[in-house]
Amino acid sequence: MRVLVTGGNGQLGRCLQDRLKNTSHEWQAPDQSSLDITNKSAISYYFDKFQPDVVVNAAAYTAVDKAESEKDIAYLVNTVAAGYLGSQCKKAAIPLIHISTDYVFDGKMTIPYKVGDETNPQSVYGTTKLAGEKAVQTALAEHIIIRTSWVFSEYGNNFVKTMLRLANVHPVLKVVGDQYGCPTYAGDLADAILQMIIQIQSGHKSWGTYHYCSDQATSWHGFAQVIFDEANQQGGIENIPQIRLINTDEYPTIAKRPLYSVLDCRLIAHEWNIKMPYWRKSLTQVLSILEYGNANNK
Ligand SMILES: NC(=O)C1=CN([C@@H]2O[C@H](COP(=O)(O)OP(=O)(O)OC[C@H]3O[C@@H](n4cnc5c(N)ncnc54)[C@H](OP(=O)(O)O)[C@@H]3O)[C@@H](O)[C@H]2O)C=CC1
Ligand SMILES: Cc1cn([C@H]2C[C@H](O)[C@@H](COP(=O)(O)OP(=O)(O)O[C@H]3O[C@@H](C)C(=O)[C@@H](O)[C@H]3O)O2)c(=O)[nH]c1=O
Repeated sequence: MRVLVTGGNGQLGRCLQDRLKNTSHEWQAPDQSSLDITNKSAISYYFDKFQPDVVVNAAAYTAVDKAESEKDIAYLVNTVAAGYLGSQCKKAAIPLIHISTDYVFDGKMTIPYKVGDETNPQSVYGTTKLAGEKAVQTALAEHIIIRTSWVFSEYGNNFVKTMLRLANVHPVLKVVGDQYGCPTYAGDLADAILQMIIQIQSGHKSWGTYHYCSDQATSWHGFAQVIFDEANQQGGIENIPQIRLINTDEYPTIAKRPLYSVLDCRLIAHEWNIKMPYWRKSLTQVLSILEYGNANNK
């Protein structure tokens, strides 16, 4: 398969590249400067040049708070450009694998969200991502939309690296304990996507929307505790902060986050035979790659 990954410099983009290197697929993963997905003619040119058999859209505007004041750019990247990719895939008669988010939900449920549950995003980021899903659905039937959550990795910006960085400067970290979700390692998501591509190659066609996140829900506070427990066990962290549990109203943010965004992943497990790994195991690997306090150096 000739695999095109957009957003090649992001967490998912880089994890996909690490894995694609060990496959027989031909692939390209341009970063934003090599393929800006908001540029329709650049997409068309790239398709003509590379002739992909499948596209994974790992590009997105992911700065949740900043999106509140940069609505236009968030909409352009997360919605309009997703539609451009969908239309170009339709024209080339190839499938598009597009990534979306748990932030399409309002967080009022108390049991894991199923794919068909009502969406009601509370932020500009969530709203533009939901509209991106609709743009992809409208553009082509041959799509897979994967909603995931709380993505971390050794690359880019994420909660794990933020916690490790803050630990170097603050002896006490206040972290919200009333927002629940499932951390997901970008490398595990990349593995799942590559498994799906192999199945697409052999004719599997279960197009539609799916949920994929790692096993076991926690709060951001719970996640932070495990990050430092694991880093401490690995013996490399100099300053172990005290993690103080707070509520959402004690940590005001520009964008509203869902209080509960645990995703029910049974559909992807059933249709694509994908297993959900436990995020703590993947976190251990990521921490060993980061070498703890050097989190900022990547
Ligand atoms: N991070 C998370 O916690 C979660 C992410 N998701 C979704 O998963 C997907 C992957 O996220 P993740 O890897 O974490 O995101 P990142 O923010 O790490 O990566 C996104 C990449 O998209 C690139 N990008 C932004 N605008 C454009 C553009 N116009 N053209 C081309 N590339 C562009 C960015 O480029 P540059 O490097 O130049 O900024 C960046 O490299 C996204 O769809 C996201 O919405 C879903 C749930 C949770
Ligand atoms: C840094 C920090 C954050 N928090 C809170 C703020 C927020 O409610 C929560 C998460 O913070 P962040 O801003 O790091 O994470 P956030 O950007 O909200 O992460 C989201 O990113 C997008 C892209 C997604 O799609 C989501 O699935 C989710 O992963 O933790 C604290 O309580 N204490 C802290 O020291």
